[in-house]
Amino acid sequence: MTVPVITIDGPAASGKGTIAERAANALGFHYLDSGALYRLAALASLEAGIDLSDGPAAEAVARNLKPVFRDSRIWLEGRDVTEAIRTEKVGVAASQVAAIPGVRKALFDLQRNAAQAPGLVADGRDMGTVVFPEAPLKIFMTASAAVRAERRAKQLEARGLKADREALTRDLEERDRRDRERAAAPLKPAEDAKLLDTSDMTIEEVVKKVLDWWQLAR
Ligand SMILES: Nc1ncnc2c1ncn2[C@@H]1O[C@H](COP(=O)(O)OP(=O)(O)OP(=O)(O)O)[C@@H](O)[C@H]1O
Ligand SMILES: Nc1ccn([C@@H]2O[C@H](COP(=O)(O)O)[C@@H](O)[C@H]2O)c(=O)n1
Repeated sequence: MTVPVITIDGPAASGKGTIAERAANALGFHYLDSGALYRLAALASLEAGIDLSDGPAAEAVARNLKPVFRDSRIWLEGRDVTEAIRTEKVGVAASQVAAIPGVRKALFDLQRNAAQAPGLVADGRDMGTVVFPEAPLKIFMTASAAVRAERRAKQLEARGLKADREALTRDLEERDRRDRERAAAPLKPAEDAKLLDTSDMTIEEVVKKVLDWWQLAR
């Protein structure tokens, strides 16, 4: 049986994760946050003290990752790293290790294995182009750079963290540039992806749009 998959790709802080998780809940589907895997590889690499441009070392770290996802928390080697992987520092490091083809290969099966009945909503950068090219609904979600930086700032402030909007904008732009320009699975819409600019949409409006598209696609 083919498991139905919805893919949502797009640049940082465009809202992919929020929308993917809500759409998955509404449909009773599983949710894959593929960026969390790259963040885990980055955190483990940083903590192992390896040079993030050292391909074989970063690939070995990614191959040995044994993350546990339970009750909306993420555990690595018995440690709860849910918050530790969400910093912008780890986000930028994730975009560095994600440019290494061996790291992407090491994480491929973990992502494919997430496609379990009754269905999956997967968000990331290459869900529609590389990991689930057969998905019947592929969405490329964007928002203006200013809106994305403001959303990320509010998200950090809601967690009681300080948000330096200038630094955040710089980090998002650096990450997006690296993700778009890399040779391995660059950030780009799949040829058959639907484009959705969410700059002027509420979360509820975006979720409804995704669910409406799903009714037509499945
Ligand atoms: N349409 C929207 N309107 C307003 N806020 C939104 C909208 N979509 C998402 N947000 C908010 O923007 C913030 C960033 O969203 P989210 O973390 O889902 O983005 P992302 O694309 O998954 O980011 P990343 O690629 O860095 O993981 C969250 O606080 C979320 O609640
Ligand atoms: N499918 C993916 C998902 C993520 N990445 C890289 O990881 C970084 C962090 O991702 P977030 O979604 O958590 O922000 C991101 O900037 C990408 O470099 C990827 O390459 N492919």
